[in-house]
Amino acid sequence: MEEIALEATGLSKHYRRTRALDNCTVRVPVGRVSALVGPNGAGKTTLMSLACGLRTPTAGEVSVLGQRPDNKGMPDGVAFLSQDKPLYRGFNVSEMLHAASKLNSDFDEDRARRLVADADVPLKAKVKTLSGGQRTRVALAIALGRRPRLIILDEPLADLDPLARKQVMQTLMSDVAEFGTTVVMSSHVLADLEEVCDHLVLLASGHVQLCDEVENLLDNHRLAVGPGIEGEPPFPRESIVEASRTRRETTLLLRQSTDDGPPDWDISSPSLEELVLAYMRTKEAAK
Ligand SMILES: Nc1ncnc2c1ncn2[C@@H]1O[C@H](COP(=O)(O)OP(=O)(O)OP(=O)(O)O)[C@@H](O)[C@H]1O
Repeated sequence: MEEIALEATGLSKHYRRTRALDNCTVRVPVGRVSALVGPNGAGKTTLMSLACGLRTPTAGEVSVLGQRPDNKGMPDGVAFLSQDKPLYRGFNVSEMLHAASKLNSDFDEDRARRLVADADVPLKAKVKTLSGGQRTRVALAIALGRRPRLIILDEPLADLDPLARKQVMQTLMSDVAEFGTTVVMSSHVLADLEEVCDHLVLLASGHVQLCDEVENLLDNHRLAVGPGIEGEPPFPRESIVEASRTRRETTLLLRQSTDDGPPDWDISSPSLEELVLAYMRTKEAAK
């Protein structure tokens, strides 16, 4: 049976009246690079915090690498890069790496120093003087220095320029290739994820909209472009995820795994971005 890196079953987290997560079931197999996507407030940070034991569920269960997280620290083999990247502001980068190595028994300080050097962050620079992007690179070096089997990253690309985004993704991918690390990463930059992710979790308003291998998702959906007709499109209503119309053209995202359709319709495979945006728009429209 396939090993599961992150599993949530019937997971809910409510903050007073807000249902940040509601009865969510998620499975990310070991070895995947999983994109956790969804609009602002969808529940992505909440899901990651529950997986790392930083918050406790209101209902349901979550496990990472077969362990139930608790409030006694990060589960074994798991590293988390949070949005606020907690680093000691008064330390310089070298001291920060040294502190990380003292706090983590198996810490690979050489690797962390190499990653910081690759990012051109000076070892002597004080953490408080670093730019947001440089702080991300240092925090990522520390997270990977812990040699995690599962790394969970909350919007790691947010502060980065396009070149740095590519470099961070390359760093992660070389870790995946070398050590088989599982990556779960939230981001709003779908174009960056499309190249590297082989698994996707889409959350919207605290619900799981999609959770599957990217290949399966793409195989099981089609984009259909046809005439700008009035009335019902010539496809089963239950297969239509989203429909948009102009006077000249109708565009449908279909839950369909073949290229079958009427001759005046053009059927093609959607990009991951088209697929995700269509699901996000339907959820928005249903609010
Ligand atoms: N500590 C908290 N107290 C009350 N409500 C909270 C708390 N943390 C999150 N929420 C609410 O829970 C919902 C989900 O928030 P969460 O931060 O998990 O979303 P997100 O998908 O990570 O959003 P973003 O993309 O904007 O970072 C939001 O409505 C948010 O306002």
